Amino acid sequence: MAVAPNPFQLPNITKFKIALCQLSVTSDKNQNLDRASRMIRFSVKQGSKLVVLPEMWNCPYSSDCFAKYAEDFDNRDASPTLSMLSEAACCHGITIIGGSLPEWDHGRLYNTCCIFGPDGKLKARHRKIHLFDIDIPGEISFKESDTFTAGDQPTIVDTEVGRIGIGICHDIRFPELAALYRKRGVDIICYPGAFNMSTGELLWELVQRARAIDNQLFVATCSPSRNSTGSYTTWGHSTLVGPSGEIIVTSGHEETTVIAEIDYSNIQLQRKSLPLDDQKREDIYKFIDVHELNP
Ligand SMILES: NC(=O)CCC(=O)C(=O)O
Repeated sequence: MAVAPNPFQLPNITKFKIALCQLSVTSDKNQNLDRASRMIRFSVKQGSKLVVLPEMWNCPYSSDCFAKYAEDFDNRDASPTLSMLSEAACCHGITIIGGSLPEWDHGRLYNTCCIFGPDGKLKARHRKIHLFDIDIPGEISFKESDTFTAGDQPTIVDTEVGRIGIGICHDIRFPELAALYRKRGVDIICYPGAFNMSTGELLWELVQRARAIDNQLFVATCSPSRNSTGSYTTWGHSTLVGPSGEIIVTSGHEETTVIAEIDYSNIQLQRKSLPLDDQKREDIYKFIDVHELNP
């Protein structure tokens, strides 16, 4: 992982449009790919330079589907999904945060986000660090750890549209990951996600705003649209939050592409008017950076 200097530095582009493609996921992989490809094209027509896709968008979010739909990302001939993303990024000259997909690697399955640059090259991959295991009797029971192996690396990627930190859905509940990204000079954290109907209403917006406020940076989330016929119903509500915790744009739960402008100078403004970093009392509590432990 690239180690960044701490002070905030404005990237080359400071104002640009982001698109959150809240697509409707079906059990037909080819149809999902076509739909995503059309939504990316639409986003580009609207002027977007950064496009974000949802968690598990080529596959239903269901434990019995992950292995069936998984692709080996190191063998591009066997990965129609990565080929489509790479071509789309290159042909439109944009950065794509490729949501998340089931990935096979040496007999293990991961919930993985791939990031492509405008040259179509795979810049980074983030494997979901915090797997989603939940059991609320009578409401929801889901155990990602039955099928997936957890990733063990934070992911920071330098792009033409700033320094981006990646998390996948449940990763958003862990403030330490976002704080680490903040320490490493990230401008925006993108979380492809698929929150559920039990926790979504109370928490989805709250955790996004909390991560943004704590760290005075942008937070973008992208969910699949709600499909009540499957075994897992997603909450939807893809959102962009600004560095003072303001909701810049959000969606309902239906299929849609949400587009908004990001202005990174708002990060500096917010940090200047409320210098949380200077006010921190690390003499009382110390944030331990994993790279201090494992350089
Ligand atoms: N796919 C997920 O990680 C869902 C996370 C979630 O719904 C939560 O409450 O956390």
